[in-house]
Amino acid sequence: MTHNVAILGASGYTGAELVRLIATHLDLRITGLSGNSKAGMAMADVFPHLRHLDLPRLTTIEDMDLSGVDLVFCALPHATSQAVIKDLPRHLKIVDLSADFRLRDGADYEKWYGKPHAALGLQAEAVYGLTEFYRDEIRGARLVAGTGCNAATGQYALRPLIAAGVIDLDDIIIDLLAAVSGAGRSLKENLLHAELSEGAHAYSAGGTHRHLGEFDQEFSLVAGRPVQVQFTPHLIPANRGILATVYVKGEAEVVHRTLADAYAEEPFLMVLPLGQHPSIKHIRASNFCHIGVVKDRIPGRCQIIATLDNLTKGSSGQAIQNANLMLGLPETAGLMLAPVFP
Ligand SMILES: NC(=O)C1=CN([C@@H]2O[C@H](COP(=O)(O)OP(=O)(O)OC[C@H]3O[C@@H](n4cnc5c(N)ncnc54)[C@H](OP(=O)(O)O)[C@@H]3O)[C@@H](O)[C@H]2O)C=CC1
Ligand SMILES: CC(=O)N[C@@H](CCC(=O)OP(=O)(O)O)C(=O)O
Repeated sequence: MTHNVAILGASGYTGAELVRLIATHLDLRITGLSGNSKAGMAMADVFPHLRHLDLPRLTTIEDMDLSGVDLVFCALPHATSQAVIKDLPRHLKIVDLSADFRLRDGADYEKWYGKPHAALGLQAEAVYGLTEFYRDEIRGARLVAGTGCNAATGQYALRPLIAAGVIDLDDIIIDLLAAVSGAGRSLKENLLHAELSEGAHAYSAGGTHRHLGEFDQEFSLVAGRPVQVQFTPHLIPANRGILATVYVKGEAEVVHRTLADAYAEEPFLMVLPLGQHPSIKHIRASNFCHIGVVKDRIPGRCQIIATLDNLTKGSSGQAIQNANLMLGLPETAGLMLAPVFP
């Protein structure tokens, strides 16, 4: 059975990625696309790489007919998302890609996002969208909160290790490289080519990145006690992709076996042989996450290196994986595209 879907924020990067992926998804049909400044335009004029597709024209959200729609992907900025979602008709299933419904606690949201949440009831109803760890809840959910892309990468590297108690929970460092499309499509000075190319810099240093809210929430839940990690992202002059090197105190062989066992049946999470480590180039434009474990020269320490594409497994691919579960479709439908290489 084909399900009608609409994409709010289709003129942004994650919106365009949703369209690209849904184009080959046999069970989903796009019936509505929204833009804000681009409302009224044809998708092909905003994104010429999608010219071959027969797509609805971009409209405002207000002008969209949602009566025949089963599920909405909401790819809007933080804060805009909660304001829009709280007024959507109740018959709709919603996969939100923003940060608005990831944190369970209103006080945590205010701490990391600097203002009170405008839809606390919905925040309590939302299911955290890290598919592999919330499958059953996602199947029955009306509203799923897509994870941060950095937050997903760090959690894939660490969750099974925290659950199994095979690493020191008070000695975890996540050092992460993030490509520029993670910042969205709007113009920002520090993202200009002349200021970004041939360079690299840390941002939100000193434990201030808002994805720490997700790490704190999820790792503490898994451990059954508060866990705080050190995390610094670095902006790199690449278009898409995230690569995290995670420093832990634990035996490499045990860490590797724990991850390999945890993900043995996962279609999208690939654990490399012990000693090998992954590259952003090997997951590009795909829904796969590659994870490697390498032993450190200091006894009893090792690194976990994980990579995924922020626009696919880190947002739009994850969103479709969750939508598949919510609609009773095979979880991998439309998502088994091989990475683009080189
Ligand atoms: N980029 C990434 O790698 C990831 C992004 N996310 C999250 O997904 C969401 C979308 O991100 P991304 O696609 O990168 O963002 P973009 O900035 O590329 O796109 C934002 C979209 O929202 C629309 N929009 C902006 N303001 C309004 C408004 N006031 N009312 C209605 N529509 C509006 C824009 O329309 P228009 O362009 O027509 O003005 C555009 O379609 C964000 O919440 C982001 O944090 C999550 C994980 C990863
Ligand atoms: C390069 C860059 O700026 N990346 C973004 C990650 C985007 C993401 O995961 O999304 P949310 O904004 O939805 O949390 C960042 O680190 O803030």
